[in-house]
Amino acid sequence: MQSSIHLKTNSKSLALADTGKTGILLINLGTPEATDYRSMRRYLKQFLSDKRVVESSGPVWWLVLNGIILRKRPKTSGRAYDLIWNRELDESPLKTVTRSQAAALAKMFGGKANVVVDWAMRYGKPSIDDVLQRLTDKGCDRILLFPLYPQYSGATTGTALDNVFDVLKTMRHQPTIRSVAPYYDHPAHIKALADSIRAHHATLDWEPEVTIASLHGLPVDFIKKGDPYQDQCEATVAMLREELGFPDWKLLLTYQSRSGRTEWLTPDTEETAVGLARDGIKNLTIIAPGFATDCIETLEELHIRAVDAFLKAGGVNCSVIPCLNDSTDSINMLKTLIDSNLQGWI
Ligand SMILES: C=CC1=C(C)c2cc3[nH]c(cc4nc(cc5[nH]c(cc1n2)c(C)c5CCC(=O)O)C(CCC(=O)O)=C4C)c(C)c3C=C
Ligand SMILES: [Fe+2]
Ligand SMILES: [Fe+2]
Repeated sequence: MQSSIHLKTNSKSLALADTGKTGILLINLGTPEATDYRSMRRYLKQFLSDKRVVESSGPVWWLVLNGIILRKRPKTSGRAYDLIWNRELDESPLKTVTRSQAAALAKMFGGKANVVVDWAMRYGKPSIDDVLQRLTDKGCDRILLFPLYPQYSGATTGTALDNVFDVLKTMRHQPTIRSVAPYYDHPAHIKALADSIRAHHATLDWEPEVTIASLHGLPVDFIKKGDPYQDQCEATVAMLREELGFPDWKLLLTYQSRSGRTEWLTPDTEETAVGLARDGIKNLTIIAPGFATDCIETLEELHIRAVDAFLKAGGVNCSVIPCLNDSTDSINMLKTLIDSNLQGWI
């Protein structure tokens, strides 16, 4: 019995008898609390002040961010979120699905009282800070971090891990940490994506001529400075083509969500869709193999805007394949990745 020995964590004390649990922390990108101007502004300010996302700094950037971007952008982004908002739960779909992924994984760990699955957002709530505290309060002295991004970028995985270590800096008794590696090339991931394409195509009463694999864009400068994101995106799409037996032209890699004046990765998703329609392609599908979870970038930018642009340019049929989300295939794949990272822990 060691219950009398107490170690200090942040402000609370943790009895040794309560330790020995493993926490699994799913980390996703973020979400505003609501779509009104103030909530959107708060969310975007946190997001766009992150030096891993926007590297500009100094008084000029401060003026641009506060004087221009944070005046207009909350309104336009709020309108976009309004189109996809989960009204039943009054939250963004990204939050709904991330919670559901965590719940499904917790269920898979079923009877194991020594495993706790939780989820957090890099921007907005539940914050990484709060959830790490919750896990340590529950007695998790080992935590497996799982940033839900198949391809690594400093702007996504990097900043999520930075945030975790910023929180650990404040703890006297830090939990032991592991993190799941980027899984852009994991056979279980490629298989789950390929199966989702096959299954979706089988539901259509038309034959897709081309499929676009749309990944989130990134400034070219980030890549030049060493971010491996583009290589990992290219690897995912090359492996998908191989798994599906598609030639290059049948599964095209494009990048979406370009913003600002700097040069971003190309070709652009919407421009490619329009170009295909103008070249006579009538039937198109789009998949987003960089997003583990449907979000504004897929539900608004692809399902609404890209489809619309393709149809207006002369296309006839266009359908977006859902992200892997909380599908059985997805949860099995995530569980495979988690299991291989938990070796020796449980
Ligand atoms: C302007 C800089 C941005 C970079 C660089 C960037 C990279 C990047 N983002 C994702 C994934 C997601 N981004 C999402 C929303 C979003 N992204 C930016 C800006 C950059 N992203 C903004 C301002 C926003 C907010 C919404 C908006 O105003 O458009 C989301 C969706 C969140 C949701 O709640 O649905 C995801 C997911 C990746 C993968 C990436 C680079 C690799
Ligand atoms: Fe983004
Ligand atoms: Fe974006």
